[in-house]
Amino acid sequence: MLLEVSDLKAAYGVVPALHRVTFHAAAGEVVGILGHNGMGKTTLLRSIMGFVSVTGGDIRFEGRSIRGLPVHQRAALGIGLVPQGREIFPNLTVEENLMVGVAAAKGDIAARVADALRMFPRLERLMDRRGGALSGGEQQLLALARCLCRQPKLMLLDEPTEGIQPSIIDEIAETLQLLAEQSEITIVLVEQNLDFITGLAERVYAISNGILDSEIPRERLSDSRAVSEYMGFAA
Ligand SMILES: Nc1ncnc2c1ncn2[C@@H]1O[C@H](COP(=O)(O)OP(=O)(O)OP(=O)(O)O)[C@@H](O)[C@H]1O
Repeated sequence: MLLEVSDLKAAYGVVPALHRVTFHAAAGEVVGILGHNGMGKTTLLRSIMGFVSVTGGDIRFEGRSIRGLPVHQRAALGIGLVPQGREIFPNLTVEENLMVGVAAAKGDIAARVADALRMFPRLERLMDRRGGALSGGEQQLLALARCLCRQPKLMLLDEPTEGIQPSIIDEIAETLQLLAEQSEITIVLVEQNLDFITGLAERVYAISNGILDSEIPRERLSDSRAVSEYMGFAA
């Protein structure tokens, strides 16, 4: 199993944010985690990346516990986070933003960037534009491309559709679909957007009040009432 998260707990000071999180992702899989605002989605991804220290449970990557590793070692193992809000450098160009993403990588950096860009024709036309002058959707594509330049095995995507126009949400979905089909990369995606998640993910979990332990059966995903119940809001 590529990623196994078991009985994970995390807190901000004394305030718990994750109570019990158990899920897995196999190599090459796209796994979706559905949850409303404040339910712990961002905390979960940041815990896997190592930005939030956990207080219980375990995170195993390729069979080995990474719970005690710092962020850079997790990144070196092949874990990449595309953060909520995208964190593009507004004063750097698209090309410079991509270069920053791979600055610490070994090997041919220009080749890595060129390779990642094949999936992002829209960005290829915007290489000289400043990050701050891109639309939200274009910034999201840039954040995805920047993560991809590091050639991760696992990409953690934090609400890629948040605040983005519907037309470009479709383009992001198509790009991720291509990525899932044409590469071995595993994607763990947290979202509130049910349509986006069901369009992409092979398996979907729900997180509610820091608890994630149930997978939503595929056949129930088209039943909005059932999904609401899984998300902790019984209709
Ligand atoms: N830096 C922080 N310090 C203290 N509490 C925090 C911090 N970040 C998040 N929290 C709290 O932890 C809980 C989970 O927040 P988290 O951001 O993980 O949720 P989320 O599902 O990603 O929501 P959103 O979609 O609004 O980002 C919330 O109660 C939130 O207020």
